[in-house]
Amino acid sequence: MAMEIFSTSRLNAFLSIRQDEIKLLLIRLSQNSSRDFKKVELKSKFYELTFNIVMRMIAGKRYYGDDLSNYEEAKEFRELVIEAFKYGGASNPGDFLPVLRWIDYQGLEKNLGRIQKKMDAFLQDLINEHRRDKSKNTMIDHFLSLQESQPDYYTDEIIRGLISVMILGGTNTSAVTMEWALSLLVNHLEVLKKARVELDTHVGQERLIDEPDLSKLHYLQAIIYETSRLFPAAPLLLPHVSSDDCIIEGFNVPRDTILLVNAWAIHRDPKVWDDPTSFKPERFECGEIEGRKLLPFGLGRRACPAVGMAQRVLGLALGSLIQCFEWEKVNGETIDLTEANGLTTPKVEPLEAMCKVRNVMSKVLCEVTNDV
Ligand code: HEM
Repeated sequence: MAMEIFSTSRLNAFLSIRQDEIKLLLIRLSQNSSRDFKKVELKSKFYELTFNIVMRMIAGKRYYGDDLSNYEEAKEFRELVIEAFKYGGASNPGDFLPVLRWIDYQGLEKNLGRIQKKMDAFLQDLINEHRRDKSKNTMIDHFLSLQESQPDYYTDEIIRGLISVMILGGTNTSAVTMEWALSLLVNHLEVLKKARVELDTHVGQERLIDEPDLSKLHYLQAIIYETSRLFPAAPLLLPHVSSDDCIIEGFNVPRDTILLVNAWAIHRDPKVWDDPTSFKPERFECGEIEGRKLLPFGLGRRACPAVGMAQRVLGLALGSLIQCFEWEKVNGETIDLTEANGLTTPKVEPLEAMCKVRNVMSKVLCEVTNDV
């Protein structure tokens, strides 16, 4: 099913959504930065970008920005999702010490239950809306047509679950990766320069980068790999559970054990990587990457089904930011790369940087303003 939802043809059908939202971000960043460098905060902008992309694919609606179809609904949903991230991302001590579960230590289960109920009601309204008006071409419409042919499998409950997992798995992960990537680039301006030369060579300066260009931009791709190596958006992947008794690295693991894979540690293991803590995209410039070594999307049957989509969004967004703007540190200060606790490795300090529209891009940005 995942293969179908995120198939190449389905991803291609949603291309204009990704292009539109990235153009809107470029316009926001270009305001007041056409002549001089301007300080911009990027964490919230990247989150809004990925949230709008995912929600437009799912439901055909934007939830951040000026032209919202229903401001109150959007506000309510945004707050709900932020709460879901807060409680959904917290580790539950009750999973490891059952006695804590009986007393619902920290009230985690109560809060999760409350949020789940609100989320279910909200998503059910969305589904009902699309059931009434079948004219749209969104993922919800696709699920509803599957429901007609396979009603026992595609129940409303399953559809609500699919939507939730796409929102929770597909927004923060991509946004956080963009934030780390740009932070690393601003700290390593020589890498940024090399990426820009690659873009100028393969895309030129007369038009904006587009998704078909990505296959030629190997250095840009290497920057994304290297960012995901150092700061994997899901450092412990998702919890897995052993379906049977098994032995892992000599340890007996009984059936139904929660298993966590520490991708973060594998990505920084000096036995696997040369100079593991340094940012060196060059290590990915040529040659195949061994899946066992670099696994920001997990591995095997439960790996992220949306790798292709994530790579397109990351490549197009980062490529556009490099192509359209000069970037600098604020007051010349190195960007702090300390990681905070959280399900998706957030930065302790939200990224702020100085940006200035590139001269060569002013023309392109005018075109962008005209067709958005
Ligand atoms: C940089 C971006 C992303 C990263 C690093 C990422 C990473 C991951 C990881 C590590 C897993 C779990 C794999 C495992 O435990 O073995 C996962 C699962 C998943 N991801 Fe992604 N992901 C990203 C973007 C997305 C996007 C854009 C979507 C959809 C819009 C998405 C949807 C999902 C879904 C539906 C699952 C499956 C959850 C399940 O099996 O229950 N992800 N992702």
